[in-house]
Amino acid sequence: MEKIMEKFVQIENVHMVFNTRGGRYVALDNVSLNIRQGEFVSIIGHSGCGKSTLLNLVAGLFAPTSGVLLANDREIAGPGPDRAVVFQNHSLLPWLTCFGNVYLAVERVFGDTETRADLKRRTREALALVGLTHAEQKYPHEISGGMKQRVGIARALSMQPKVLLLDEPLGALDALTRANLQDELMRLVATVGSTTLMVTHDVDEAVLLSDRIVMMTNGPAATIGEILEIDLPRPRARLELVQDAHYLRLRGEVLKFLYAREVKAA
Ligand SMILES: Nc1ncnc2c1ncn2[C@@H]1O[C@H](COP(=O)(O)OP(=O)(O)OP(=O)(O)O)[C@@H](O)[C@H]1O
Repeated sequence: MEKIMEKFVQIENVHMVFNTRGGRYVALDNVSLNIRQGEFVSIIGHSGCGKSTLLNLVAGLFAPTSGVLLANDREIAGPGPDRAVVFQNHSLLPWLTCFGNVYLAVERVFGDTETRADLKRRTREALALVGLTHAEQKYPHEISGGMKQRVGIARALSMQPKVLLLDEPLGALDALTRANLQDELMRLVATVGSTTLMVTHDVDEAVLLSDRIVMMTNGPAATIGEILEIDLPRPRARLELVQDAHYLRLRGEVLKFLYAREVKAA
């Protein structure tokens, strides 16, 4: 059996300074974090603390001002198909069907080495994974917000990324759709076993899905305040957890950090 890498994603002494019109803005100060292969890590913290910045650094969309980031022992020097991102706003191309949107990503990653039949099979499989076979030929404007996010997740998974980066993927959805997609995401991640880093504002979402929750201090110069191990057994069932004393304790720890330790002025 393949050995699980303890440091599949390495973030070492990362500082991020933005040059803004108002001067230098220190967004992140000395952030270090290792993520194990197959681990699900959430980042939580008040608005503006630098969660997306950290995720974008792992995505390779920004380069750190200092420090180093590695994925699978290779320095992250830019975006790559080994790290797929799902954003809060679906970012689907409106002139392509659901099938077309996923196919485009599949073609970019596997187009040089696989036949068109293989690429189509991969596309269909990814859409089936998120339960959207029936909507393959629909355009983004013809489907609901939850379905669009599912296409985004299918597109990300279709690339078989080593690391899945989720930037509040369910943030724009109503509570019920959100709960359904959380359950689906939990199932998908268990099936594909991807290493996942997710930004969220939702404490219950973080506890339900994560192996660890990284809690960030407020900016400027935000850093990791605490890391909470979520040692709830899997598979996890939402309805059972809401009555589980340990779940409630863990949830309380995150709330305490956010609303007692890192109080944010409105
Ligand atoms: N490209 C940029 N140029 C200048 N400043 C930036 C840039 N990107 C982010 N920032 C600043 O860095 C800080 C962190 O932003 P970031 O978007 O990472 O926060 P966040 O925790 O994800 O916020 P939210 O929860 O509201 O999405 C903010 O003060 C933001 O204004």
